[in-house]
Amino acid sequence: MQSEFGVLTIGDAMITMNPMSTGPLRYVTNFERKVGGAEMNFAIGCSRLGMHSKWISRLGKDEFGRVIYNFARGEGVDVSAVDFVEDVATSVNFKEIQGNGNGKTFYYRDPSPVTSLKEEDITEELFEGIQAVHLTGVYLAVNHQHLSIAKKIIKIAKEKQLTISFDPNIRLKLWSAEKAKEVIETILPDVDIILTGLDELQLISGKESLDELKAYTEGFGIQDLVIKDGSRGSKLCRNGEWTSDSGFTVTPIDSVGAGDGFDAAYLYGYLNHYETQQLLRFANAVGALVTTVSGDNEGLPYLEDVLAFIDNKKMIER
Ligand SMILES: O=C(O)C(=O)C[C@H](O)[C@H](O)CO
Repeated sequence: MQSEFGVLTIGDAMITMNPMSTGPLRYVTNFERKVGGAEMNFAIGCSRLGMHSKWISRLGKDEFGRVIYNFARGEGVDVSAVDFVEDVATSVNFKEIQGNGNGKTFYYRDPSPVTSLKEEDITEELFEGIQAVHLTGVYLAVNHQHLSIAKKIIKIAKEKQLTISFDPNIRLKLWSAEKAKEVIETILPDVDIILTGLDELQLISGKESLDELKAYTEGFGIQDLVIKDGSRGSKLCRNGEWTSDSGFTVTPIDSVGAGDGFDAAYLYGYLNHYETQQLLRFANAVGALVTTVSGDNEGLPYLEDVLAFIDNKKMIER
């Protein structure tokens, strides 16, 4: 069942070559072809939770582009704002997975098809039925030459009084820390919710302690500062008050995509007016579940799976 909420995001997606064995990429000979990309993962996460999720993107007009398009569409993502471009190949990402489930990425995405997006492609109609817009630093890194596109999305979202969430998702393989800071700080004054790793926010702000980071985000007028700390849970600062949740203990297989799942769940809980503790609990549960399945988005749970996991209920499986 679709909820009454709609979310909009924009970004590149990639064919993800998932290694069939752990350890350094140079020794991996077998891969499983999957798909990934921070914003598309987020859109799938929202869709699985029952929201209407729209993803703006461009894919190469090639076999890999078709794979990604069909995958996202099959997951219930609204791909009406995804188009194919002739002269740029669909992005590819080779993943390396370490024994503890942590991942490294090796990108082939320069140029990415999303760099073909134009300001005119962002129209008011795209925002119909949308309550929240989610941007991430991956899109900004890949397409910061065309920052005006993100700015146009923000402008329309502001006019429509939509919630704007932002995940810095810093990828230093895509841009320098200095450029990331410069670009992201032009976005922050319009952000309502920042969903970030501690190290990412420290890198952007140049601040260290939680108090300094709180002051930094409050300075931009950000309402929710959400710090994601992987298996150690997460913290939220709203109205000057901290709430924290210790997270869940699971056996991680592949942690890539957990942050995107967390973001989708946070938006779901936020739009449904969850109180702060419940909000973090719910988002941590989704993040934890993502890590238990190989692939960037396959572990994103349906709503009933998250609720059962939080209540420690067994699902009837046979
Ligand atoms: O989008 C990216 O840059 C990726 O590395 C692909 C992954 O699916 C994504 O990062 C997970 O957050």
